[in-house]
Amino acid sequence: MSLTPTQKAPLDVPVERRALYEQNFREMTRGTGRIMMMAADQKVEHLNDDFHGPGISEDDADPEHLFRIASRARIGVMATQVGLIARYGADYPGIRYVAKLNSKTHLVPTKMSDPESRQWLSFEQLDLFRESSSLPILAVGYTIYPGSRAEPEMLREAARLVYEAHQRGLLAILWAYPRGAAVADERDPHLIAGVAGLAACLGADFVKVNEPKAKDGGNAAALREAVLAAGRTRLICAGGKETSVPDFLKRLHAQIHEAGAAGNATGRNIHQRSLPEAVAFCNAISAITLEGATLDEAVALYQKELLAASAAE
Ligand SMILES: O=P(O)(O)OC[C@H]1O[C@](O)(COP(=O)(O)O)[C@@H](O)[C@@H]1O
Repeated sequence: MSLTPTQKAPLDVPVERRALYEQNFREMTRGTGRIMMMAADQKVEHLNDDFHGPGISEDDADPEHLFRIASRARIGVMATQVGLIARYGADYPGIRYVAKLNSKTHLVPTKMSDPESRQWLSFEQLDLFRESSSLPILAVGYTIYPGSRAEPEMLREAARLVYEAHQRGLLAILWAYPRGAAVADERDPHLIAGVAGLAACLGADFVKVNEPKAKDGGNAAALREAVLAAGRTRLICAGGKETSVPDFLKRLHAQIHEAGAAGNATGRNIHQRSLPEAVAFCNAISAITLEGATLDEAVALYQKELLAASAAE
């Protein structure tokens, strides 16, 4: 498959690494230019709140649930911390990984103390791990909190992280969440467009934002400003709290086909379901994201796969 101008390696990828970068891009997006990313970094970000409690499947109590889903479902990549990849990766060599290099817990309320999340491992350490594990780590991930008092350090770290990733032929995904005492409304569409453009200036290949709140013209119109601001940096949205399958798929379909988003990055909505439900749900998300399915086709696929799974039990 030949790459479009927006899919080609940026100029901070050395010439001898451009083929590797483009191969990693194709693998992450399964040759479609869009990404289906399973966000599996919440065991740090939200501690056990997302994994145990009312409405959450008991399957989710065990971290291996994340790997079981990602290995059985059609996804592009799974994003999580290197420690978890090291612990389970030997049994799941077929998963394509994004190494999430910073994370923080939610214990300190952000209104009291502006959020700060710093890189855990250096690139030299990541290189050693990639070599010793032989796992397909195709990209790195990093969260920035524009508006926080820690913004200067985090932007500097993010710019260097993107540069270092590109030097190695890896891709870089930035989670960009405006947050802190100076931020009045994290979901303001204009502000989210602003941080999408900021991620483009940091050189990110993909930027992950929270879906902005709707403005006149609806949710897709609100998101469109951010897609345009991101330019050649491809924009994806976080999945948010668990919702019904048809509601989630409807929202995703509009993000991609009306607003122009380049895929999705979904966490809780996937892993809080039982294994068969989570796998069927991932496949329905991928049908929309990667295979151009309509909303009705994706919902029907989910139902069919669930029926097949319960018949097989
Ligand atoms: O906005 P918060 O509470 O910091 O959540 C951050 C978490 O949300 C995500 O960005 C998306 O996850 P969800 O799909 O569950 O919303 C995770 O990758 C991350 O751990």
